[in-house]
Amino acid sequence: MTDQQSALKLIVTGGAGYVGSVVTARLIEAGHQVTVVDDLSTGHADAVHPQARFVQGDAAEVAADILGEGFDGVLHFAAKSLVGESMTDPAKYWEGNVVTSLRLLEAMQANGTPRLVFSSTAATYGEPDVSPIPETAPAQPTNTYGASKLAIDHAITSFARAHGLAAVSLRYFNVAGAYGSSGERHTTETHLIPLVLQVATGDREHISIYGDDYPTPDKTAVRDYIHVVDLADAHLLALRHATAGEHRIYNLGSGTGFSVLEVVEACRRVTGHPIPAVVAPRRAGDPSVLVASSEKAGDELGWKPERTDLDGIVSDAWDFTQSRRS
Ligand SMILES: NC(=O)c1ccc[n+]([C@@H]2O[C@H](COP(=O)([O-])OP(=O)(O)OC[C@H]3O[C@@H](n4cnc5c(N)ncnc54)[C@H](O)[C@@H]3O)[C@@H](O)[C@H]2O)c1
Ligand SMILES: O=c1ccn([C@@H]2O[C@H](COP(=O)(O)OP(=O)(O)O[C@H]3O[C@H](CO)[C@@H](O)[C@H](O)[C@H]3O)[C@@H](O)[C@H]2O)c(=O)[nH]1
Repeated sequence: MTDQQSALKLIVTGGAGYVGSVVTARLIEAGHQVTVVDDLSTGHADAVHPQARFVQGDAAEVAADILGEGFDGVLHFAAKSLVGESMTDPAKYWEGNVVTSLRLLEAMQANGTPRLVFSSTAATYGEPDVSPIPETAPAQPTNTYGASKLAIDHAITSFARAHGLAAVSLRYFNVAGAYGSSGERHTTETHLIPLVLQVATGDREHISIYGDDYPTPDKTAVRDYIHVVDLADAHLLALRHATAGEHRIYNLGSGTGFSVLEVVEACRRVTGHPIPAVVAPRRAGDPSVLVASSEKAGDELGWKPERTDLDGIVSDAWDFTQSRRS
């Protein structure tokens, strides 16, 4: 055991996806017993950790079937998470995120499952008035995806109060990097770093820079890129610190903002590829700057991101990208 906690029997919903597969690997390495539940709507069967039990199906339906076996907790990653799609097909997000999570909470309550760690998002804050963003910032999501995650956060708060659930929501900023054979391979990819790396592999001619008229030093948008392994480790700490009857919410970022141009430059350095970039219009709804204050996670969970070097994050993503092609 690396996290000084006794072995737990856990369900990981969405464990065939990017973040869920990395967290599953870290949980198993720490000695926990993991059942992955995933419908493979955006995940990959070969991303499920070989030492995890895998049940294919809807997170809420499968949980209702198996929670009676007696689990110590659920880590809930399964979700729809494409911001653009959430604006054109909102029902998919209210159904797939909110309704599914509510059914999962009900199944947990019915079976007395004590702990929940939920993947929330920086998108719950919308366009912030303050930077870095603390958890006390107003939650005013600008898209349906963020609104659906905020609604789930509210539902979790009421289940914790009413039924004694020990719950933690982790609001991720921009997750990046990889962990060995686990990395980002969304079929519909919208995230900056994997898209830039597709230029280096020759799968894309250039990267479009969405907007060069932002009020930032180099006029491109700034984001807080957090290494997926640092993020995964916060989940282990959250499990350990979850307290019955409380719903705690933590922002997770590395605390440093990097602009789109800085990310492209890092990708050029790491890959040695010139990576042509073309300025394109702003993407609708993109805030200028999103940087986390993770002070609360530091103070209360003892979490400290260790892989904050941008070239290191890109380098891990690049190693993963190349390993998938060889
Ligand atoms: N990647 C990021 O930058 C980021 C940032 C903030 C929050 N998040 C949140 O983190 C979580 C994981 O994100 P990801 O990037 O790994 O996404 P992903 O699409 O790679 O993983 C999601 C997984 O959930 C599965 N799934 C979806 N709906 C399901 C359902 N109803 N039942 C069972 N399985 C289902 C998918 O098949 C997939 O394997 C999501 O909740 C997302 O909203 C991600
Ligand atoms: O081809 C591209 C893709 C992205 N960007 C820009 O790069 C930045 C990062 O974009 P992206 O990687 O798509 O992440 P975000 O839009 O910041 O959203 C991510 O990070 C949020 C938290 O900050 C999460 O809530 C979301 O789920 C997750 O998709 C943004 O300024 C984009 O406009 C480009 O310029 N060109």
